[in-house]
Amino acid sequence: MSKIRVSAPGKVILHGEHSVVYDKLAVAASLGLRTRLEYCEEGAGLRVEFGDLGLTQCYNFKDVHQLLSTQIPLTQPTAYYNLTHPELLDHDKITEIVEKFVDLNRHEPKQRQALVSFFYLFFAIVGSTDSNLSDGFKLAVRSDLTVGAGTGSSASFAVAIAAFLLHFVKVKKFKSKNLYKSLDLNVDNLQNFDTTELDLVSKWAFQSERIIHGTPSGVDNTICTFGGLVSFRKGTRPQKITLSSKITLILIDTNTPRDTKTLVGKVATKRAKYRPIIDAILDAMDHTTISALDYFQKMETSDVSGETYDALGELADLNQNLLRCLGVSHPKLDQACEILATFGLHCKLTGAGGGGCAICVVPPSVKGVEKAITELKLNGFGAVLTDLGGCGVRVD
Ligand SMILES: Nc1ncnc2c1ncn2[C@@H]1O[C@H](COP(=O)(O)OP(=O)(O)OP(=O)(O)O)[C@@H](O)[C@H]1O
Ligand SMILES: C[C@@](O)(CCO)CC(=O)[O-]
Repeated sequence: MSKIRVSAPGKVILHGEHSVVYDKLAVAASLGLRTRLEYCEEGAGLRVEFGDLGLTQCYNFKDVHQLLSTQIPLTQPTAYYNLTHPELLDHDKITEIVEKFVDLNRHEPKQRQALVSFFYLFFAIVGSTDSNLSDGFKLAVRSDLTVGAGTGSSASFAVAIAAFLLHFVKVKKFKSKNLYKSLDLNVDNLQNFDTTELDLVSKWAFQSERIIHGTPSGVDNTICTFGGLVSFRKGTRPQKITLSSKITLILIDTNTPRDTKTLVGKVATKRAKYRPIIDAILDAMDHTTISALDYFQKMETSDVSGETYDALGELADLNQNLLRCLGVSHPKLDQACEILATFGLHCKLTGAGGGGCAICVVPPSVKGVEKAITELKLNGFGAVLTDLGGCGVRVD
């Protein structure tokens, strides 16, 4: 085994960004755009290449072995832990250890977040096993997604890493170290991930999202792991929606960078100051998503009528206005909505907002979509047509 390839999709949130952090419903779907990770054995030591961040970094095995031999900080006795129990990690202490290892001063913020996320997962997963890394290897990550634009680049990255590490432990047949609980992985299935393994990948990716987002809801890691179209509410199992016909949308990129953690923090600050007002907005968002879900569920069984698309358009407008009230829109997002309105189309931001991407569901009956796309591009936007619901994480 000299190569492993794993990929995970990006995502769009159709309804429920921000409100999902406060236990409201979200509906999200995977995209055809993916993050790809390639592992190959070469050289000496560990070489990390995060091409989208312009980062290549080499670590010698002496330092890597020292990290992996450090006891993993846990909230329970060591005998309860193995890599199937990420919920037992002492998150802050592990982050501290990894931040020291990564030498934060040498990197810019995006690179830091990515390296800390990667080594967090590497330390807590591989460090719990009897791994005896002796052959040098390279890990290269590349994504079709714009980094930091609301299409789940961080979750897609985290899911690809978590899935790779789980697969790596299986392929290498590593066991738990003696001090940890014994490990019973299904090493006969190396083609893909079963549902239990997907649950585990999603849980590990959630830990990584805690580093990048602070207080993630879990919707992004869920959809980037399982793929398809799902409804999601924190603390409950995600429900899959199987459409009888495809949904096409325009994915609009404002080319305005922003940072999810800052935007989630902005909403939290506003809520602390104006609790009843913000809670009323979040409740309204919940109702918007519940109504939209109703229409998506109709699409499971019957042919989609013009009325369904009209309602989905109105709900998109409603939610965009509610998101604007939360303070997470941006003049470029508002401009995209205005341009598309002149073509009779409805648009809303997707993900954390503040720039990044917007989406516009395209009813099959609408003519002139190409003209709308041209107009967006003339105004400096990126715009592509894409279908919802690419497959989840997989071994390629
Ligand atoms: N392809 C990638 N390679 C390395 N790191 C990545 C990659 N994609 C994302 N990241 C990490 O994720 C961070 C971006 O996360 P952020 O949550 O702000 O954006 P997003 O996931 O695209 O947006 P949203 O959460 O709203 O969907 C980057 O700063 C980087 O650390
Ligand atoms: C803004 C947010 O709701 C979606 C980011 O894609 C944050 C989250 O759910 O963790």
